[in-house]
Amino acid sequence: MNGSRVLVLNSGSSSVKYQLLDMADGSRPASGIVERIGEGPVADHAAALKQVADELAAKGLGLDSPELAAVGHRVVHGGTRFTEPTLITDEVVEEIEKLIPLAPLHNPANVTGIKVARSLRPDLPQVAVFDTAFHSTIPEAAARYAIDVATADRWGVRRYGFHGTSHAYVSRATAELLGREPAEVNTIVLHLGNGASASAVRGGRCVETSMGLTPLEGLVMGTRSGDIDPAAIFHLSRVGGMSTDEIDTLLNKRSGLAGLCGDNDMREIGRRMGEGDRAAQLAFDIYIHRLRKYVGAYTAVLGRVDAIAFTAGVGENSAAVREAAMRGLTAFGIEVDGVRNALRSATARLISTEASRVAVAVVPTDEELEIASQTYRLVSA
Ligand SMILES: Nc1ncnc2c1ncn2[C@@H]1O[C@H](COP(=O)(O)OP(=O)(O)O)[C@@H](O)[C@H]1O
Ligand SMILES: CC(=O)OP(=O)(O)O
Ligand SMILES: [Mg+2]
Repeated sequence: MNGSRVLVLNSGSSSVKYQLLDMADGSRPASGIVERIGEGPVADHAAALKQVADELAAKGLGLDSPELAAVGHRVVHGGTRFTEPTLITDEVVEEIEKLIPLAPLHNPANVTGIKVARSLRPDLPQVAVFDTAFHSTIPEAAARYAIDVATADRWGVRRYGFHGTSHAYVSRATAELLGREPAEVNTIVLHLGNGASASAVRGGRCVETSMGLTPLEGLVMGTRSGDIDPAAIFHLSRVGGMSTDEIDTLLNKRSGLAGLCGDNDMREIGRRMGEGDRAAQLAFDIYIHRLRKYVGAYTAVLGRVDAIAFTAGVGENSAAVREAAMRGLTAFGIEVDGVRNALRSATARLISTEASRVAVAVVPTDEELEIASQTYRLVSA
């Protein structure tokens, strides 16, 4: 291996984010995002990746650069097979493709990213870093759904969990903020972005998470429902006459905050609440109610909670969400300081009071750094 740079590709359902990281000096020579794939001039993910390659080339940092050591790809679903960062081969791509039915919004985009990058630089090592990997330590009692065992095993129906790269990074960074070893700390991580998930991390190992077979279960999200009674699906089908695909689209794209009030962006919801908008207020209240239920549940799962970490777009930026989620929990040893909570900063910080037994923190996630580090470690080994 020659270079010290890693290109990280995070292909989402409608966007491709990229970052070029130099592992020798910690610098990030390039980063960017191609959005609204499929809506306008960017027809599909292949076109988006071509644009990424062109943007990098225009900066003299193209994929042909000899300084490039590897490409690291975020892959959302790794099933039961992939629990570690994995060097990509034809066979690995085939396995990732087989998992598409379990992550139809995410894995196809990840596969396209891998194929385009491999076609541009067939000689370069490419590594897949899986969202599910960090959750592979979840005990069976939490990972198994209470359904017929043979059916569940035959079809791979179990809790996999997602956003694992973020939960791993943030739980470690939280321990660091507290000046303690990850092995000593029990943390509840609240990853609140467009997709949202909670995890319970005991001594650095994940023991429970809110997303399940797919990234649909758990918290209220931007456009996804999170938890509902599964019988609602039978009802919508039998009585409502909806097809499976229609219900899939309903729960993944027309639900969550967007389904409740028409907006999926917490900034817009905050603005509308300020104007007394009742639908926005109710959407916010439902979002917070669900979040608090998970905090309570994970407190019971962990027994002793040392820290609660807020991360991702909403978690890092919305003081209102953090305040509402943590309000009135002094009996749990949780007390947020209003002034600290209202401050803004790009680095990890505490927002709890001195008296709070549980440290409450805002910890910016860095999935790109985590993917680059895991990729570089694998290719330099
Ligand atoms: N200043 C802000 N205040 C409140 N919410 C914000 C702010 N900035 C971003 N957000 C929220 O963060 C979301 C995006 O989070 P992000 O983690 O970037 O999502 P993703 O990685 O899933 O695209 C937005 O949809 C919005 O709800
Ligand atoms: C897995 C998942 O939900 O990812 P995102 O939040 O990027 O949509
Ligand atoms: Mg994200």
